[in-house]
Amino acid sequence: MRPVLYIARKLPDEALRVAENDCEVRLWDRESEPVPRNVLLDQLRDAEGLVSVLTERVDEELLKAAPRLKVVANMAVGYDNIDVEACRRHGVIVTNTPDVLTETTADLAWALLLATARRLPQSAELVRDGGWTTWSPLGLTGLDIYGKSLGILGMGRIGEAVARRAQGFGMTILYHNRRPRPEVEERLGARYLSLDALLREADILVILTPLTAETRHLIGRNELAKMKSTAILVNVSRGPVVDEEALVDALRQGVIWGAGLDVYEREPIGADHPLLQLDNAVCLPHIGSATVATRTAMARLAVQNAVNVLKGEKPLTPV
Ligand SMILES: NC(=O)C1=CN([C@@H]2O[C@H](COP(=O)(O)OP(=O)(O)OC[C@H]3O[C@@H](n4cnc5c(N)ncnc54)[C@H](O)[C@@H]3O)[C@@H](O)[C@H]2O)C=CC1
Ligand SMILES: O=CC(=O)O
Repeated sequence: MRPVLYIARKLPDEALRVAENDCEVRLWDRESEPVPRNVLLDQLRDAEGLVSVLTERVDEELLKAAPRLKVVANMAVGYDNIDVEACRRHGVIVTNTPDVLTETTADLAWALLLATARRLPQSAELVRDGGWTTWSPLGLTGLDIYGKSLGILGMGRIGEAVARRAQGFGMTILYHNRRPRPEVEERLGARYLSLDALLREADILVILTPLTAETRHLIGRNELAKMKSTAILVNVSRGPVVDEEALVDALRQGVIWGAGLDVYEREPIGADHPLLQLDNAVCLPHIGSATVATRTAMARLAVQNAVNVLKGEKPLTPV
């Protein structure tokens, strides 16, 4: 009998085909709607594999409901939705999807950075609303990027890819990481700083740490107060790395100049969210890796990881 693999979201066919010979695939067949928790737990009663996306909380409750589970293959590089320690206790292997999304996410970080600095959403909206009546000397003026300093908080795969792009913009590259990375310093001429110094020196701060107990609210009121009043904060990592209430206050009070956000403390945010009332915040709906090619590659890798474990082989990208 083939092992049951439950896939918690409709994925591209070519990803599903990766499992069709080796597994009995069961699927939550909707693309834009998460599987309800009760359905998920029920489906996992006899499943040996789970392909999850970041809306699924994999915790003690889920693991207890899934006694045959051998592998949780997350279709994301971040795995803060998974209690990895609980999985270890239950003998469940956890995998993620690093590398395949690095360049795509770095592109998005730059798109967000530029959109915020040059006020692209407001500019496009003005034209669409018929409000463009004349060329005006100081209308919709933003901030320069070329020649400024870029601060990367979390110099990992994506952080480095974002920094590499900054070379084309003649930027000074500063970073803070758990540990200095001399090889990146050599490759990109980046300079390691304490978090405190990074906050004070960076014109643009791009956050690219994972969400962990250590990084939750790593950027709060005190940290924002250390930043330049002309600084831009870009968060492409996970919402809770930034204290959102403190960020809203900082943007309202001009403590920093602007923010570009792809992620939030609680997702999705609704139209009444305080960030959306601000003119100096550009908000995207968690689309860092959202290109057809990259999402397809992530889906394929996630399914392949699950299949490998269920066949008794090594997963390609274990956590
Ligand atoms: N917005 C989106 O759609 C996407 C978001 N992400 C997020 O980006 C994160 C980073 O992805 P990768 O670069 O592939 O991961 P990575 O593991 O290669 O890089 C993370 C870096 O953060 C550093 N770090 C960890 N804790 C830190 C701390 N307390 N202080 C300073 N640095 C710390 C690590 O040392 C590492 O260098 C993911 O964990 C995920 O949450 C990733 C892809 C898409
Ligand atoms: O947020 C997306 C991820 O891959 O992590």
